Amino acid sequence: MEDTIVALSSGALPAGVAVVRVSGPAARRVAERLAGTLPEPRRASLRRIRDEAGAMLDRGLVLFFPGPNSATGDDLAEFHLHGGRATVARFVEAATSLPGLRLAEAGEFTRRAFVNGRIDLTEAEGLSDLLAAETERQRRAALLQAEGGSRRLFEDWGTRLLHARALIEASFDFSDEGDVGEGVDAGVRAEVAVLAAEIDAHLSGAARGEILREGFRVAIAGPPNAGKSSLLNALARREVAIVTPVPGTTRDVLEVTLDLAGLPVRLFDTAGLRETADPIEAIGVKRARETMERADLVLWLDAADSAETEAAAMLHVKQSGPGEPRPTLRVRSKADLAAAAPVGAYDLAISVRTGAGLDALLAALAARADAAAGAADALPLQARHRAALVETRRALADFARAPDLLPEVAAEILREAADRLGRLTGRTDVEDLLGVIFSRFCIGK
Ligand SMILES: Nc1nc2c(c(=O)[nH]1)N(C=O)[C@@H](CNc1ccc(C(=O)N[C@@H](CCC(=O)O)C(=O)O)cc1)CN2
Ligand SMILES: Nc1nc2c(ncn2[C@@H]2O[C@H](COP(=O)(O)OP(=O)(O)OP(=O)(O)O)[C@@H](O)[C@H]2O)c(=O)[nH]1
Ligand SMILES: [Mg+2]
Repeated sequence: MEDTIVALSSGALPAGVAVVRVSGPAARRVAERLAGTLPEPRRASLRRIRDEAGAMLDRGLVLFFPGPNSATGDDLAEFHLHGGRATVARFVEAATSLPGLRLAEAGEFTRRAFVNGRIDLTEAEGLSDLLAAETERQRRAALLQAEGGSRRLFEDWGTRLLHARALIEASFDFSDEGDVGEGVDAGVRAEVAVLAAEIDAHLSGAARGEILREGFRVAIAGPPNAGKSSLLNALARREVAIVTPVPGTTRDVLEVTLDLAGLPVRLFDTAGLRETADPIEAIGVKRARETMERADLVLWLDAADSAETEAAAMLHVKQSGPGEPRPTLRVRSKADLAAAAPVGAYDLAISVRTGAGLDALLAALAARADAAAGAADALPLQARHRAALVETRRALADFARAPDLLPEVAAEILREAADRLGRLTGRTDVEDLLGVIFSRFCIGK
């Protein structure tokens, strides 16, 4: 028989209340043993909780969810205990001393929900992202997926592939002997083409999905002493970076994540760019250039009292790497030093000393991140999804490329495409994927 698992499902202790869940065939027996009698299914009731020897352990709320109508699909009991470390430790010890019970592994409750068909893989991934979500947009996207948004989309595509295949197979199953080889019906071809276009449209959102997930990367760059580290500290509202009047202070790349317009915006403070004989600073400059190359946006700072001209500034940006010059926001820093500083060549003027221009800068960053992340309520696209969709798409391209495909071959190609798609929701060949997905959870989820 399947093990019954137990774990603390709520957060770090001590806490006001700790929720411990017990799921599996022994859940009912265990709950009766520890709580005396069980409340009505799905109703909370206050109970004295006793340990395996009958000594009082705590007084807490108990719930029982008979399978399959539970979060895991198995019988599931919840104990809402006082959230002290010793209370929870004693409870878990008492529970695991009973036969058939063991501690849950990371993600095991969710894994059981998947195995029992309560959720599919994309919903499990959505739950994982929901727990990890730190900004509003991340939360909304994760919830959309946890609630079956991606599952419905992929299932719809799968159904349509199945339908197309069935039509093709019917053409050779029921045709007269020797009648095969007429090629695939134009109507079926057209339907598959529409499907392929929908997958392409979804794939084109991959870069946006990555920004939602990995954050919008902003490299703060410029000549030494431009006030880059001062700006990072001001935006982070803490002393993250060392600031001194000495040019060449920063060497390592320092990172701070802001939540702007519900999106994670990652600011990287970098070493001032210049030719240098100092080997340590040279490494810093190299890292600065690499950071600029990978950035979604370069925030180029020039101090108002510096001799740096716009042309020189742009030269630095261009020289930053072999690839495309990165989108750049040119900022005149230390604006307090030159009241009538020429702003024309710059997008913005700021002064960390007076705070002038910082709100405008934040608004500009938020607008850039928002534009890059695209439609607010689009379904998220994860790397695993992208890979499977690219493979599905490749099969559909094979299908489209040969208009005179034998129906048997055409049907086989569609079967393969559907198979790739099926991996997304977890209906085919997924054992190897399970560990990857569920191990990302914490214990008790
Ligand atoms: N106390 C507590 N809160 C929690 C959870 C939990 O496990 N325990 N959850 C943990 O993730 C989330 C809620 N997830 C749940 C998912 C399904 C069912 C459930 O009983 N489903 C049944 C009945 C549905 C109904 O009554 O409408 C079913 O689907 O058949 C319960 C919780 C968030 N809050
Ligand atoms: N007047 C004025 N001084 C500033 C302003 N911002 C920074 N400074 C000063 O400029 C000097 C250099 O500041 P940093 O933030 O270390 O400059 P940086 O660009 O990080 O310099 P490196 O790390 O050496 O490349 C420090 O003395 C700061 O106090 C500002 O807005 N106005
Ligand atoms: Mg610095």
